[in-house]
Amino acid sequence: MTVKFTKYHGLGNDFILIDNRASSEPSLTPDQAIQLCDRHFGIGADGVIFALPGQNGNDYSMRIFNSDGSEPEMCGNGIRCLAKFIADLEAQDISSDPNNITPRSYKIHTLAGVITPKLENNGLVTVDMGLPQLTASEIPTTLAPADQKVINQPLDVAGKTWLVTCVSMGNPHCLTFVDDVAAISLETIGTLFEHHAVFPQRTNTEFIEVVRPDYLKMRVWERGAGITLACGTGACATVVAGVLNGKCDRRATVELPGGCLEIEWSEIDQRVYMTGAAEQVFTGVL
Ligand SMILES: N[C@@H](CCC[C@H](N)C(=O)O)C(=O)O
Repeated sequence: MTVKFTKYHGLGNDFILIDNRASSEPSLTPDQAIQLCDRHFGIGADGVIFALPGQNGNDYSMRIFNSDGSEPEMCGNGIRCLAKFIADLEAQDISSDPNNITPRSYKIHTLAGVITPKLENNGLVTVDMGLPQLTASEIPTTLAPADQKVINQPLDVAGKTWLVTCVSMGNPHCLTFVDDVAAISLETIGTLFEHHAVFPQRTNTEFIEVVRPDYLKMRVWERGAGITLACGTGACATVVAGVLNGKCDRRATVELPGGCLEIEWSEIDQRVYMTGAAEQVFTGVL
């Protein structure tokens, strides 16, 4: 079997992109994704993303496997990479200069609904990430009754009580504010949050330090991928949690180990908008 791929990253959150436009089923299995994501025996990545044909009038569909083979509903950094990948594929299709892409947006069907990334003139990608979901049943978590929000609730992990806020950006996030993100032992406690019994579909976990109301530092443990250099849905959830806890502005910069994302939770339409980079690394053939 021969499979062409392109490696992209969004702030060091890296993905193997597959042109899957000829079929509505991913051309690789979750087990193959695990092998390809391996950083020693494979290509190395946090996940594999498939560009599939659109559904219900949307331009394209996105499916993604985490590096552990599980399938998340959405990926913020991944969908910025997908937008660049699609623009490159379309440019190749019409044999034009790939650097001369007209700024445009795509309606992408995902397991979390329709998400709209837009390629900006400056090379960045802005994504309409949709409405955050806040009730316990939407996260999902058993930390509160189904129809209630989880804001600043105690959660015991590793012998300590953490005050957590839960937000779904299509995928689940558990967020906690700390004095110093650098002091958090992510490698030890991340997995304990991910697999905590109160999260029936596991969770992504973000540790946030408020530097200023418009500038937050965040480190993430991702469900299905562990420590990553950045998480787009996690950065969006960070600002939503910050606003819900009265700790940040609705528009803020989120600094992650791999770089910064600009996030806005719009007061006008209540949707979350994310702007950041997406870069091609290399192409190859399996
Ligand atoms: N890195 C992503 C999130 C990828 C999915 C996540 N690991 C999950 O299982 O929910 C992002 O940039 O949002």
